[in-house]
Amino acid sequence: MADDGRSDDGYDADDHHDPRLTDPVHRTLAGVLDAARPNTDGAVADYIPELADVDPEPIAIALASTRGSVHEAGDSRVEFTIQSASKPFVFALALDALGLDTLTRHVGLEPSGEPFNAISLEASGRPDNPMINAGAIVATSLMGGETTEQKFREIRKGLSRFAGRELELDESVYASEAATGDRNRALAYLTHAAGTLAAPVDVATDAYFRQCALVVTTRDLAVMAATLATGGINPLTRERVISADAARWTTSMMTSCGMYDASGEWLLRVGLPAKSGVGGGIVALQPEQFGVGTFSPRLDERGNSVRGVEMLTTMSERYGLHMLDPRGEPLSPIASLDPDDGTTVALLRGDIRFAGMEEVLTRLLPLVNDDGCLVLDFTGVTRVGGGASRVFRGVVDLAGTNPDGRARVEIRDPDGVLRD
Ligand SMILES: NC(=O)CC[C@H](N)C(=O)O
Repeated sequence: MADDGRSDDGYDADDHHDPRLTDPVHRTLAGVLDAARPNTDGAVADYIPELADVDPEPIAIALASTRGSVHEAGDSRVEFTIQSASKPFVFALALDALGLDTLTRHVGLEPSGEPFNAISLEASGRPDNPMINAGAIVATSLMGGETTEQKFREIRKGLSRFAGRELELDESVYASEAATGDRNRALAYLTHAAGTLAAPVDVATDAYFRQCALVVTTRDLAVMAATLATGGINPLTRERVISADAARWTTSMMTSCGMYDASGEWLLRVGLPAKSGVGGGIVALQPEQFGVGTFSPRLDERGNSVRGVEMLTTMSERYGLHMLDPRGEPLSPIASLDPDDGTTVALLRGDIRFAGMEEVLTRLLPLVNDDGCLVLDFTGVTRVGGGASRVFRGVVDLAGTNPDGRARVEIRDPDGVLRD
């Protein structure tokens, strides 16, 4: 359902607005969903007994923009357990609290190329990365508090801030995994023996099993992912959940390791940082643009949702969302150049990052001379990258002043797009 409660095909007879115009993104998502709906390949996870009983049929996709609007199609309010889609968010919280140096003493940053539950430790005893179970249990062990209850409280609080609402625990899925999770306990014992687990085995695994049994909707996953896409600010609540560094580092790990031993092909084909869970959810994002959640419980042999993978692949291909897609040569950031009585005003435009800054300065600095002033007018600029801002500001000092004391380069920035 879309945000405003319309039905799936998007039309409400009482609503006189044409739904194709009021929510064009809903149609986009519904089209992607409809293309995947007939696919019944795969099977629900059954190694956690409670998951064997879930309804395999629901299918949903939701997208939250970094500007704070949410679009949904299909069964996007159906609840399911987050499972491994929790891993990037717990890693992000641990990173935010402890920093990268501390984290990397406990867990590696390299893709393992192995299944999620592999007995996968480097020679040093660190799990390969925080997206596989071994590394995720270590990340959970690093969360604040001594007891399972304290750690889980921190996890639940943190994940709820990512989602923008209070998340609840599915007690029966938790109990079911706790009763059967010996392989995860084995991973915890190995990391404990190696000195990389930061809590007793039962505390770490019990908090991890509860973390995996938190209940979300597809919509929640979209908002959580969007909170990474903004660089750590929940776009609905506007709350800063983690630092921009923690968001970037987490997104990096999702890019290299999020889809387990399918991560390389996923990056090539879909090109969006992502993380799947055996509950059938997948979170994915395009930095600065949007977060997306998908849900469909039947999994492929690697534990990734079959229809979720299909929906994200279709969406990326159809709408050109691969994050490494070359976007073509942009218009020049120099909109016009107006020489006027010794003063040359360069009207700049658009989003100026490294290449735009390089073009502006390479073309315009040769115009700097002793008799006049070059004005860089940022009025039409929508954003300047942090590094580019620094270079622009440095140029004012570098160019110095004319014999009459006037600055040779001036910056006009009425909207304050240059960063400090
Ligand atoms: N890939 C997953 O979602 C695995 C999570 C699950 N709780 C486990 O540890 O086995």
